[in-house]
Amino acid sequence: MIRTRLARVPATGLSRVHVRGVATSLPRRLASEASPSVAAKVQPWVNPFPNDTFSVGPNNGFLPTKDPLAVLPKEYEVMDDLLERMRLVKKDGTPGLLATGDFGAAVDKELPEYDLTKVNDGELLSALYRDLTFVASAYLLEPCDIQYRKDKTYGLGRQTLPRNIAVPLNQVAEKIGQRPFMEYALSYALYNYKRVDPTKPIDYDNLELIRGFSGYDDEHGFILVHVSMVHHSGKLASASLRALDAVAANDRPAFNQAMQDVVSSYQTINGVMETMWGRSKPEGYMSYRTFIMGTKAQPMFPGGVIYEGVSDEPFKMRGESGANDSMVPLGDNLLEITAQMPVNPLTEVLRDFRTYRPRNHQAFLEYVEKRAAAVGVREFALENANSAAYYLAAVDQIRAFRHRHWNFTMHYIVTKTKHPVATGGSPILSWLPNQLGAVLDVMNETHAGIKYDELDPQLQVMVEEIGLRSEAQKRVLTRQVAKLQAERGEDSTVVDAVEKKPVNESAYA
Ligand code: HEM
Repeated sequence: MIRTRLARVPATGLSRVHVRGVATSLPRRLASEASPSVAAKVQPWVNPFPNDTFSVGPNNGFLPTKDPLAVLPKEYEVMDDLLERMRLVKKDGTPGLLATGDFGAAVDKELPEYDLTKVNDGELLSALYRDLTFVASAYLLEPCDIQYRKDKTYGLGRQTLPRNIAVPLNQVAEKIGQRPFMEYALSYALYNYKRVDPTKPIDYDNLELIRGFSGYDDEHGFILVHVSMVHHSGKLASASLRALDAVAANDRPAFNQAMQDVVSSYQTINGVMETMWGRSKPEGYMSYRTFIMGTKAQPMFPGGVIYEGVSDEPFKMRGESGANDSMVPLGDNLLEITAQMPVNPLTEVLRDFRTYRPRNHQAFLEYVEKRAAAVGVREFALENANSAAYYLAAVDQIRAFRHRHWNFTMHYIVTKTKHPVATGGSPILSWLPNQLGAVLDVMNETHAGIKYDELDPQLQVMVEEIGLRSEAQKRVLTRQVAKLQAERGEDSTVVDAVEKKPVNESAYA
């Protein structure tokens, strides 16, 4: 039986914890939930949900196994029509319901309460989940967007989700084992593309969006750059599994090769990431961002949201965020960076984010984390200068991702708004630097332990360059974050502590 993972507001309310500056490397280790065992050392990856739409594989990686279902059956045409008319600017160029502030009223009047209890087709369930989460987020956040367009504040969202959205959304969420709220993989980003030419690869120029809030090119670019990055994650997943097998078999040449393949996969992915600047401009980000905010740790929903016909208790859920992407957590877990994250409330938020993704991704990441700890990936790498160099190069790709990403955050968000929390509910000035700082610490420590005289000559220059860069970046980041935090005050660093055991939180049984 599958039970939904609902994050309800705990009776005690939220405690607020402050973390300032860039976290240092002390104290460590507590963050890892991995418990190494002999069995875990040799255990191959067995997919526990092979029939799920999101099933990790060597070809599709973290994308769905089949392209998303773009067109709903005719019986859902009212919802389809509402979603088409909803965009800030419609396909014909005229203002849509969200632009005029008429979306909520149209949903109240037109949307039937679909009975989804008998729907069992996986593809249809995924498409219904995507579309219902778009309706739900637009409904809840429409007032915030109107307010933001007036005075750059968000005010309050709608605090109740009416039953014609809440009941079917909850039904479909239960069936696919997810929360009843918009998610990065299952709705906004990775289940929201169609190929222009189905015979050609999932590359940016061959992609169209299925749903959007704004109808603007910037939202199109924002979503589809994510998709075209994740298109390259199959090679990354395969190389990661080979690295684990190589350590278990004590096969150093195979390990070194797998690490190089991990590096080249991330290089490709990071290369596509760089295209974000041109495909989705920083100036356009605020025009659609409001609609991907969550209901947890956001001032627009101080008491959570009541789902009519579902529960009398309010729900709080994190918003859509790339933090729910699986490529960086895969590297964090494989290279045992997760275990080196500082023990603090920010790292707890990282753990919480990792529960907002398809259950198959969760299982895969957990497997990699446990097995990497069991076989000792980091220790194996550090035993040999060349392996340590390849390991360092792999961690350097995680750094490159997070460093570019922090630059995105500065240019797309920090320079544009003073709102202190990101769409996923993390504090804007402390959360990302927490992880970037930890990666730089891991690199500096690794670099310091490498014996240059034992390195192959062609690796010496690479190791030296990586070491110099990570040292300099840690210094710059620490200064930059301290300055920003002093200017903005503590709100941008505050963490709403993660509810450890929300009332209705349950594992899949
Ligand atoms: C305009 C571009 C982007 C902006 C402004 C942006 C912004 C953010 C912000 C503010 C967070 C903090 C978490 C939260 O939402 O509360 C975050 C997290 C994250 N985002 Fe993005 N993002 C962008 C593009 C991307 C892309 C293309 C990816 C690729 C998959 C991505 C992956 C991630 C990841 C992995 C995290 C977690 C970071 C960590 O573990 O340290 N983001 N993003």
